Amino acid sequence: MRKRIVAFRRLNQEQLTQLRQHYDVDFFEHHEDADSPAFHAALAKAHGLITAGLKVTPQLIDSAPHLETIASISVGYDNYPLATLNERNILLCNTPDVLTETTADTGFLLIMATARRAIELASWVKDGHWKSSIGPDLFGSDVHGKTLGMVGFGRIGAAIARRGSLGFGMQIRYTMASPKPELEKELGAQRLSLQELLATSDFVCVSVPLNADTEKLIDSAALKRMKPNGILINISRGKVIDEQALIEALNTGQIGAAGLDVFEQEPLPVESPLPYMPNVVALPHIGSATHETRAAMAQRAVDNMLLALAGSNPISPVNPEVLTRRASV
Ligand SMILES: NC(=O)c1ccc[n+]([C@@H]2O[C@H](COP(=O)([O-])OP(=O)(O)OC[C@H]3O[C@@H](n4cnc5c(N)ncnc54)[C@H](O)[C@@H]3O)[C@@H](O)[C@H]2O)c1
Ligand SMILES: O=C(O)[C@H](O)CO
Repeated sequence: MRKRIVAFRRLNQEQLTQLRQHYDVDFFEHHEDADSPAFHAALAKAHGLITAGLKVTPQLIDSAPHLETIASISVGYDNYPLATLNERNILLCNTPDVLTETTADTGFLLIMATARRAIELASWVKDGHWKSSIGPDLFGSDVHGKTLGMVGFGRIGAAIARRGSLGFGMQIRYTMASPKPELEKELGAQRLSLQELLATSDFVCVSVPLNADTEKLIDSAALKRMKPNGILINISRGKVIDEQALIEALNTGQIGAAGLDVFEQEPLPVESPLPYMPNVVALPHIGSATHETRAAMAQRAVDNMLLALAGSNPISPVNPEVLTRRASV
């Protein structure tokens, strides 16, 4: 009997055909499908689950007794109950690397847009205010030559820092438990404590994964340590920043501006003041959202799934210890 895969969103016809050469595939294209009885019936029979943007709970895992592998179409895996997956020996795969450069582009877009007030001033032009050349009240601040403090200096953090250092002559600082000598050499990056980094950076850019240690890492005390004109960029996950404390810090002029791709709750609730604040650039979680990169991420998930269900090592497993345990049985 052929194994079955549930595919939830973002796969194209070619990718579905590729999977269907080997497996029976139930494809659910829309976010709302996750609430449908058909989705749950398919999951009850599935050996593989390929998904983007689905909150996978332990209960959902319980309702999928045959599940062997999940291939997430994302690098972040805070949407998955890792302890439950490990208990059940379910392999989880993600999509690192293929989205790094595109997400770093988005991070730098936020740096430029906040510093130069691009969105605010484009609206000002659209609203018909451009009657004479602008005065200092609408000037922005330089990006080149400034200090860029990276909270999270992994793949995406390093790619953002590379843009800042090599393209804009920025001084790179980072905070991490262990040093990164190769990046220190390449970019002249300086390792500091989080407190020192916050106090000395013109731009603080958050690119850590969300987990128990990083939730609300940037809280009200951290925001108070930032420079008065400091700009906070979040390309990681909304919950890494205490959003209420951030709104207060922006409202009271404690920090200069924020460029945010991610939020505590997504989609952003209509009552959130953030998109309306002149010193905020708010984007709808578009870090990796280009045609090329989203296709590459979906393809990586398909490749991971095909390898894993065939009993081979996938390209990017999150919990490879499951493979070791399976091999020893
Ligand atoms: N906005 C988007 O669309 C988008 C796109 C891709 C990834 N992301 C997010 O970005 C995250 C990072 O992706 P990546 O590929 O760079 O991952 P990565 O694992 O290469 O880098 C994360 C780095 O953060 C470091 N880190 C962890 N906890 C830390 C802490 N408390 N203080 C300082 N550093 C800490 C890790 O050691 C690691 O080096 C993902 O987990 C995801 O949540 C968002
Ligand atoms: O983690 C990721 O890959 C991005 O946030 C896309 O969802």
